[in-house]
Amino acid sequence: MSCASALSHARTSIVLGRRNTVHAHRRSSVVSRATTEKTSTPMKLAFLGCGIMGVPMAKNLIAAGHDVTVWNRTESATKPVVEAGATLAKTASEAARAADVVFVMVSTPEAALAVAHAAKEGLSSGKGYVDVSTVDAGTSRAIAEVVRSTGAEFLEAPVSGSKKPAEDGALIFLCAGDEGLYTRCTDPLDVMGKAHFFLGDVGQGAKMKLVVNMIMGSMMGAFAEGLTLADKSDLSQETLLQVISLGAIASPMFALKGPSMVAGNYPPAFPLKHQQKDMRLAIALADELAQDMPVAAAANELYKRARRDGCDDEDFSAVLKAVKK
Ligand SMILES: NC(=O)C1=CN([C@@H]2O[C@H](COP(=O)(O)OP(=O)(O)OC[C@H]3O[C@@H](n4cnc5c(N)ncnc54)[C@H](OP(=O)(O)O)[C@@H]3O)[C@@H](O)[C@H]2O)C=CC1
Ligand SMILES: O=CCCC(=O)O
Repeated sequence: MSCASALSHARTSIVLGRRNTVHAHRRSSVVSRATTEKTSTPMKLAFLGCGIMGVPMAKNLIAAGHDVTVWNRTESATKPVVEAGATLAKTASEAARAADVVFVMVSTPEAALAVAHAAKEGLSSGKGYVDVSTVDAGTSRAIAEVVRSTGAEFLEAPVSGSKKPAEDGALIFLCAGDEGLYTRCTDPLDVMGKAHFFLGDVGQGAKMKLVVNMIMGSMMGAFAEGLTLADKSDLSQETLLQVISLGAIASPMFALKGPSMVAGNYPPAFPLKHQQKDMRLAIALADELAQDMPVAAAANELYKRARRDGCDDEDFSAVLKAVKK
């Protein structure tokens, strides 16, 4: 077990975790995993949603020794998780009944709310429901209401990080809601992620996630325009990637996606339809707050065009195709 050390910001409370560094700032706190150690106290968990993200997340929970019951709307998608050792449930409520804490990772706000209603019958006092899908704050509050009406606790915990971080247990969880449940979930969050923040009341995690993805979507739009402009200017795109990698705008995202974009490949890690959903939800949040977002709004138009052109299930970097057009 590694030693935990304390870091502090001004006027912060400091908590030393079992194997973590914990530092708090105002109403939010962040926990960063200080080790790759995967020890855990086995918990009875359910995992609902076996898409690109759900499968590796559930498999990591199983690999860490948790007892996982799995459900997915389309049963065939549960196969890799069942093969890894999960118990298959026929319905969301059956999965929820079998577990102490339920994790949910589905596509859209509508899907997340539908799953909460479907799981409701299996929830009761003493249980926890953690929705890690990317949704808007209003939907998250609606899910919280459904969950809490059963006596169960609710945590929203959308994630930053894509398919590879999900496989590597290196996601970043943006949590808000019932703090007792957050504390109870320390081990599963450590298994699936490299850091977790607690941001306060339900909605704050959802909003943080939308802000981050709005920035990411705008960055990708600008990157796609840069690659296209370089090409049309008789500049090598590979050289552009090298220049970017050495300067102030270097980013893991450009380094990861750039070479495949130059090659015209867009294997789906983060589907473009989900990025456009997140741009739409972030813009709606800005609308509520009467904030101008001209850059994000322009980027959103590119994603909408790419969707119309059939790029829904390609990686969001396929926005390059809309720019080129
Ligand atoms: N991919 C990524 O890099 C990241 C994605 N996210 C977010 O995580 C969530 C999941 O993403 P990802 O795994 O990529 O998505 P996928 O499109 O791969 O999977 C979507 C999942 O949602 C399920 N689903 C869709 N509609 C319903 C419904 N009405 N009822 C029940 N289940 C439904 C699907 O079930 P079925 O198999 O039956 O269709 C599937 O399990 C999204 O909110 C996304 O924005 C967050 C961070 C990174
Ligand atoms: O919501 C998707 C996030 C993808 C990422 O953080 O790389």
